Amino acid sequence: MTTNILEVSGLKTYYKTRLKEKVFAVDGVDFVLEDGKTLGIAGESGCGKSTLALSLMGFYFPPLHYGSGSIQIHGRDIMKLSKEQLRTQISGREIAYIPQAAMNALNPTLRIIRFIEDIMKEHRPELTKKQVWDMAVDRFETLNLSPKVLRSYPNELSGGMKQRTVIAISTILNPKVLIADEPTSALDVTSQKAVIKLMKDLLDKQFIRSLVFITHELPLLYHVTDDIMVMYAGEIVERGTAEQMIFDPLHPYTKKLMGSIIVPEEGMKGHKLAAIPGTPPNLKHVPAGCRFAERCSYAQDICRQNNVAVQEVEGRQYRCHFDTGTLKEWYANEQS
Ligand SMILES: Nc1ncnc2c1ncn2[C@@H]1O[C@H](COP(=O)(O)OP(=O)(O)OP(=O)(O)O)[C@@H](O)[C@H]1O
Repeated sequence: MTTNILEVSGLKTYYKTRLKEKVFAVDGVDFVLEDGKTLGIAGESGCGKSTLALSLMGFYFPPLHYGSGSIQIHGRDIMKLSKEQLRTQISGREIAYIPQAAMNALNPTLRIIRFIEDIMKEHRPELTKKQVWDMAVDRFETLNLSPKVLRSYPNELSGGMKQRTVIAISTILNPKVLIADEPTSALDVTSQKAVIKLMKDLLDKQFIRSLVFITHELPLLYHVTDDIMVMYAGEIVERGTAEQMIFDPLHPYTKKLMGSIIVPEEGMKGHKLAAIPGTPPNLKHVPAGCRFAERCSYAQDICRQNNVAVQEVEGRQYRCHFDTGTLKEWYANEQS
């Protein structure tokens, strides 16, 4: 029997602006992550990916606020826990989060081992300094990271090594889920590959059980995650297997995201390269109907008027008024 490690239902979270307006950056998100599965979340900048990650961690600090819906981590509703319970029982132990640019946030005056000692002081106070050191060396060696790094200061490490170190530190307590927000952006291709290999090693060696990988580059997820969800203007617009999402997208936005790739991944040569015309709607004033209609080449009156329900077809979900036959016919005609 498969268990769900993460269950999110009807989640709405918002930023409160200085003018007291509510900007719903996560606007009715539902999804499930099964134990042992990896999930990619893709979408253009500003669609709500990072806000979703913060929300899943229960990191509600103004201006970000919880609106409604539930988040269950291994069956526990995190919204029913106190901030203290979240910090000591969930964060790092059940679910670990690597925010964007985390590698640049390491205190430059501390050696890497100190970050691990601090985590252990909080979660495994019974361990001696020597035991923590041995454990850290063992973990680094298992992950093909030089234990010498443990004695280094952050600024002595290259960008790629710093990022791998941050990931190794964040997963030291063997959390069930790792949420990594743009872990490979700002790295050269070789370092990107090393970071992805590290995350695969963490899964293979069962230091983590599931992974959520956030990126604005949809094709990057092809070799990394089992499933992919695409977000647009605070909503999930499509979810399917990585294969389906990359090679057989249903939602016109997913289709356009695939067409807008800058550096084609291996096996994806031949894709048309084009920017997606227009910009996403301002989340302060989302339009009626489909949020993508303004930029969609197939949009019709119904799209601008009626709210769009999620359709489920053979285990895939997509948020569009049109059926799969109609969409595929349009796409085929466009190619011919
Ligand atoms: N402090 C804030 N106050 C008001 N609105 C905010 C704030 N932070 C973010 N937002 C809005 O929330 C939306 C989602 O932002 P978020 O950072 O989650 O997007 P993202 O998809 O992660 O983008 P990126 O890939 O650039 O990080 C954006 O449209 C942004 O304008």
